[in-house]
Amino acid sequence: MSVKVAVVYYSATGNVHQLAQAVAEGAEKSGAEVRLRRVPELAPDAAIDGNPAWRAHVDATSDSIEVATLEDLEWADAYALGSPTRYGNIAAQLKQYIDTTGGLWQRGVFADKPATAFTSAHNVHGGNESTLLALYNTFHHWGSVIVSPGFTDPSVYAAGGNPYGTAHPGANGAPEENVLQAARYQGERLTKIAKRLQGIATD
Ligand SMILES: Cc1cc2nc3c(=O)[nH]c(=O)nc-3n(C[C@H](O)[C@H](O)[C@H](O)COP(=O)(O)O)c2cc1C
Repeated sequence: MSVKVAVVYYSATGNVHQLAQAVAEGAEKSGAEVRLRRVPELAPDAAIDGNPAWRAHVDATSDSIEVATLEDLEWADAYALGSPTRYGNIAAQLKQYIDTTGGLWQRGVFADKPATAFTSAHNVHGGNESTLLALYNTFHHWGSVIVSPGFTDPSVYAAGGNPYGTAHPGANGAPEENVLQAARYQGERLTKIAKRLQGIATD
C-alpha cells in the first residue's frame, strides 16, 4: 500500500516548475504514487508574449505536464502546492484553482491530510515566507496537517535555511542542486508523515 501525493503548482518562467519536479521526485523515492500537475494559465497571450521566458515555459509544458483537476485533490492522501511569489503572495493562477475547492472542503476531503508548500521569488527577502504562510492559511481552513520542513535535515540549511518550505531566490538563476535537494527532501518528509498518519510502517 502506498500513499498518493498530489504536487500542484503554477510557474510562469520555470523556477517553481523545477521545484515541483524535485518535490515529486522526493515523494516517489519515498514510495509515494505521485501526480505532478500544473494549474491552468490564465494570463492573456499579450502578457505572456511580453516575456520570452514565460512564453517558452508555457510552450514547453503545455503538452508534457497535465493540468490539475479537482479529482487530483480528491485522489491524493497528501498535498504539495507551489507558487511563485507575487507581491509577497500566491500567484492568481494557483489561487483561482484553490478557490474552486469549496465543494471538496465542504465534504471534508482535505481534513487530516498532510500538506506542504514551496515557492520561488526573485529576492531572498522578497516575500517567500509570506507566500508560504498564505498557502498555509488555506491548509488551516482545509483542516490539513501542515508539514513544513522545519530544520529537520541538513538540506534545509544548505538551501538557505527556510523552515517554512523550500524557497528559491530566482535572482540566482534556475534552482541549483542545493535547492533541488531541499525540495526533494520536502517531498520525502511529506510522504513519511502521510505514511505515519495512515499507520503505514516507516522509519
Ligand atoms: C507580477 C510579479 C510580482 C512579483 N513579485 C515578487 C515579489 O514580491 N518578490 C520577489 O522577490 N519577486 C517577485 N516576483 C518575481 C518572481 O517571484 C520570480 O521571478 C519567481 O522566481 C518566478 O517563478 P517562476 O519561474 O516559477 O514563474 C514577481 C514577479 C512578477 C511577474
